[in-house]
Amino acid sequence: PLKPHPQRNGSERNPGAAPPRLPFSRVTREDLAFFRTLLPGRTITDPDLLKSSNVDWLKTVEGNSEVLLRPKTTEEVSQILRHCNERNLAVCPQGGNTGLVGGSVPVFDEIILSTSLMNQVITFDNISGILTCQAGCVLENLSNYLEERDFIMPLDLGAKGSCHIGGNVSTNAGGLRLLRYGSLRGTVLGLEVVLADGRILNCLATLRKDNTGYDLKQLFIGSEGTLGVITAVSILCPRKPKAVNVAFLGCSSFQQLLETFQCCRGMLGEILSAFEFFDASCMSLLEKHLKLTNPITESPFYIVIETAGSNATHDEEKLHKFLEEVMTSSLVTDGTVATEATKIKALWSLRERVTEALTHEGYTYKYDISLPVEKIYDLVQDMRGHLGDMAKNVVGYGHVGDGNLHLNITSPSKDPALLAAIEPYVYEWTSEWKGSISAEHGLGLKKRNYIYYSKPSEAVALMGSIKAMLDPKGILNPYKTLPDNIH
Ligand SMILES: O=C(O)CC[C@@H](O)C(=O)O
Ligand SMILES: [Zn+2]
Repeated sequence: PLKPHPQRNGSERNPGAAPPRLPFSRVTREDLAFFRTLLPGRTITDPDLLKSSNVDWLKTVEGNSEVLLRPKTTEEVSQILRHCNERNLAVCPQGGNTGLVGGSVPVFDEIILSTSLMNQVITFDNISGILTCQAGCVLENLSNYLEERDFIMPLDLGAKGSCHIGGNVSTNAGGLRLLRYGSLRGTVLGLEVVLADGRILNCLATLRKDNTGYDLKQLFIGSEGTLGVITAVSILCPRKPKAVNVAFLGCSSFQQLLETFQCCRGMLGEILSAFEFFDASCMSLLEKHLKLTNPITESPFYIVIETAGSNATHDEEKLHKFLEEVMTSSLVTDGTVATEATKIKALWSLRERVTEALTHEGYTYKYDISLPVEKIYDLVQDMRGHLGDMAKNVVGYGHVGDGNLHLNITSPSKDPALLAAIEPYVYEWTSEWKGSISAEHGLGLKKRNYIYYSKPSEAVALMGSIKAMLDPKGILNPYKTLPDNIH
């Protein structure tokens, strides 16, 4: 049995819901005139055009902003923020708006500052592999740009077709390649950021090594636009691998899946580039809603393993030895391998489209948890027992290699009783095992008040001081990341 958490008690209102509006100014005719002069044709006030920017991808958080600004340059972002800071106008920075925690949409009438027209590559050095680009470049466009030059982005995720690199960096998005190339905290070498008062902070270094003073860019990575607006990014890109293989495998227990992971690390070593999983419930939803077909025999667990290396023969030999080992030892019950691009894509889409399949089930309660890897599926099973038939589906999938579980719980529609049964139970469970309640998606609006389950109050208080120093009026992405009350 778990102890109740000291910061929570059952009588409080839903801590993921919106707090009351803070006393920011309202946009006036004079403000609009200023924006229209600065951004002619790029100051959007038509409610129809604003609709999709006011609501998140999951359609669970909706604001009512009346102004969407689409700057093209850092200088324009600087002028916007200087004006908003002077006028005490709240701003919601927005990239591709693919976030899952309500971090990228206004909560009330915050001005939406979109990076969608800041989509230019600035430089690419094909010796060092360092790319410098504006924040609004779409991840997939950057991937295509680099692939033509024999490089790749160090991150890849399901939302690649819409998400912006600036948003990826602001949320420190993880994704499918983190196991191999590490987090953005390591691959981002420099940032240009506009601070709340309009000052431009040019830390756009392109150096692998740079120990001169505090590493300020880290403050903006993962802080969800609450400390500054990222306008450009320098990022270290790996060479495009000459050989890529994907194996799609079935396992009959999570224990066997973990043993397969251990074996895989040992036998594939440096060519392993992803180790992902999803459970049988995810597979049913992929079949039911997206009409995807399971390429192997039905199993309780499915694994996607990717190898990426420089020598096809060497990689295939390693992969086949590994597959032989896990098949003969019965760790894996069935499997298929792809080397050809379209088949690789088809296998990957099974894993990448789980989130999309879930949206067809009604309302989804989403949890993005880091735990010791051997514990990740215990949480799913425990939750199934705990919720009984209150939930329509309790599914688990995610990044085994990173100890990151995506626990998703669906119900036909929003259900406060179900929510009360899930939270804070899920956070207490996570905290008990010293996990993180926000592994790679951020805290946004939905998780901000649960921060104490993963961070001591001294750390949260220091975050509050940093916020107060960089954004004294609190105009940048209010109601996000930090809790309503810092204690
Ligand atoms: O929807 C989710 O919970 C996870 C989304 C994404 O991080 C993934 O790994 O597919
Ligand atoms: Zn993920």
